[in-house]
Amino acid sequence: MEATIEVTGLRKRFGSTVALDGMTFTVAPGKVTGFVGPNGAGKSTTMRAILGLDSVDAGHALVGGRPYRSLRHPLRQVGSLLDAAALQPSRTGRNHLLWLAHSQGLGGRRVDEVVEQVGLTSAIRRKAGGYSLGMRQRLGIAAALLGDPPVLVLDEPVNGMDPEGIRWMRGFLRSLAAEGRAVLVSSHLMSELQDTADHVVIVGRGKVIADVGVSDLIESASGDRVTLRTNARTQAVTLLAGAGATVAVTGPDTLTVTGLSGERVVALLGGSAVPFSEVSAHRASLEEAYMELTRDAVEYHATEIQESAR
Ligand SMILES: Nc1ncnc2c1ncn2[C@@H]1O[C@H](COP(=O)(O)OP(=O)(O)OP(=O)(O)O)[C@@H](O)[C@H]1O
Repeated sequence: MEATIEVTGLRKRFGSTVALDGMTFTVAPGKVTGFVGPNGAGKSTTMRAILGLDSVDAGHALVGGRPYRSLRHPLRQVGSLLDAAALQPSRTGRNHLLWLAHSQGLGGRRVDEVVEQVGLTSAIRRKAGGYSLGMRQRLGIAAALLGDPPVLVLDEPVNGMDPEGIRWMRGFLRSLAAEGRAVLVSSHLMSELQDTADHVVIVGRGKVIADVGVSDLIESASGDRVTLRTNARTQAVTLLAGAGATVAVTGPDTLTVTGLSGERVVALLGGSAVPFSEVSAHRASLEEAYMELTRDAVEYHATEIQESAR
């Protein structure tokens, strides 16, 4: 089966609430695709539609070219984690997985493999009711992997994880994508996807705001800005502003310079004997890039509102 997800023109209302308003994007194999947007943007509803759990008013979602409900062995084709908290608390983690494995015609050996993959071996014979949220997330990922599916749909998998767990999850998701799987991961925090996602689909109010590669997004948000570290801040500001740059003070000994290349900044400082300890091209964080993108969307909405109020 082809490892892809195609979402086309999904529309869904809950009473007067528009949850999905023409949601359209694709998820490619071999990549982690981040699915990001604020609370209520429609991420979970889209994932539920992909997994055939929610009907939609219009549009369609295909996994490997077919609707989920028509897949012959769905759990061998798509693994999902929607709500890690949904567990039978009196059952051990291992029994939870065995029960799921048996329903798919798989045995205990496969359970042991996925438990080891997610690093839960030492806790797997304990009752799941005593698991932390981070451990439940690991158990949920193990369950998603049982059928060794080429497509993974994970709703907020790092929710409740400690920094060590988040670091583990980042590496793990990347390794699953490196095996050629299509991995769709939602988050309401762009920063959670830093160092994980290759591609991001940014959503708001039930539709896609941006569908872009992470490196392109960061490059365009980084602009032609240069970070300068100097203990002669006043001299540097006067010199660089005089050469036509826009200079912002961003720390006690840090300036952000826009409008001059790094080479030109070095040449100007050197020529006037202004001391500095670092000149580097500014690299925006994923969070900054997100703010920049969504700011435009917010301004656009504000203009729309003002105009409609006239
Ligand atoms: N079962 C439901 N009944 C009524 N409204 C719903 C239902 N499910 C979702 N909604 C509404 O649809 C909109 C989209 O919700 P959804 O849960 O898909 O967003 P989300 O992006 O996943 O948000 P979050 O990050 O909070 O999980 C929200 O306004 C939500 O309140």
